Amino acid sequence: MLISYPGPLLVVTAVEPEADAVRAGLTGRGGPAAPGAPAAPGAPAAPGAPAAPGASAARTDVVVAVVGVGSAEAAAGTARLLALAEAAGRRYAAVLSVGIGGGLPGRAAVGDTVIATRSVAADLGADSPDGYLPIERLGFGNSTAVADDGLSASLRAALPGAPAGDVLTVNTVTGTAARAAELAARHPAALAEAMEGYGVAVAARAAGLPFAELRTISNPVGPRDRAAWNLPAAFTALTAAFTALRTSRPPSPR
Ligand SMILES: O=C(O)c1cccc(C(=O)CC[C@H]2O[C@@H](n3cnc4c(=O)[nH]cnc43)[C@H](O)[C@@H]2O)c1
Repeated sequence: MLISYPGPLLVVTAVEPEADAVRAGLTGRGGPAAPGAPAAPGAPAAPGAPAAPGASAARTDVVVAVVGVGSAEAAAGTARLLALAEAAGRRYAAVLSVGIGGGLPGRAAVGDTVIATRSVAADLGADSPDGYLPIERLGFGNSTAVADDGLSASLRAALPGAPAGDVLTVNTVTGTAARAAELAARHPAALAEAMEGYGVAVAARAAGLPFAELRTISNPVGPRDRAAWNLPAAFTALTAAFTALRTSRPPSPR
């Protein structure tokens, strides 16, 4: 595994199918192989990692847990898992928010994998006659969670084809071309939107842990169109991403 920390990595998803797709990549069972990846070894033994209620471990150094849809569920669920581990005398080494997301037009396409350099709460602020004011303009904190350098570098090394950029966290899924254009203009570095990353980041930050976010694209951000959704493509990409993470090796020391 390319990601190597002195302790288990907590991977949080919003829903069970996302967690299943991640576990398929981590175990080599039931998912597609990453292009060019070596054949999957046998399934790893049951882990001794710090699983908490609601969490299941896919291998000794990764725990995959489902925390619910939306930033509030994600923050509360992640904080609970971190606190339960801590109370049991165990500590996660880092937290990864993972799942499907919408791709901003021309920036990320269905089936792509996107690595967040920052997870940005894109609707945490105030509206005004002069336009949107992010929470920092109100003096109440920061709408941007910067991904941990080491964790992001590991993700980029394992997934060299995956673009890196901002991933927006929204409370309302974008459903019009006008809103998509507004978000794209306001966030020139944004590639995708989803609903959990910023919440997970807040929980990780409160626990003093490194954080990063990874999304695979299930739909374009724009006018609501359920027919444009491609969940299989996004879940297949999730499994491929975690197959690549499992099978990649850090560069050997010189
Ligand atoms: O009914 C709809 O129109 C609709 C449109 C987009 C997403 C949903 C969901 O209920 C899924 C939310 C779930 O999936 C992630 N996700 C996937 N695509 C997007 C998106 O374009 N914008 C925001 N979130 C997205 C999200 O992280 C949630 O976990 C329904």
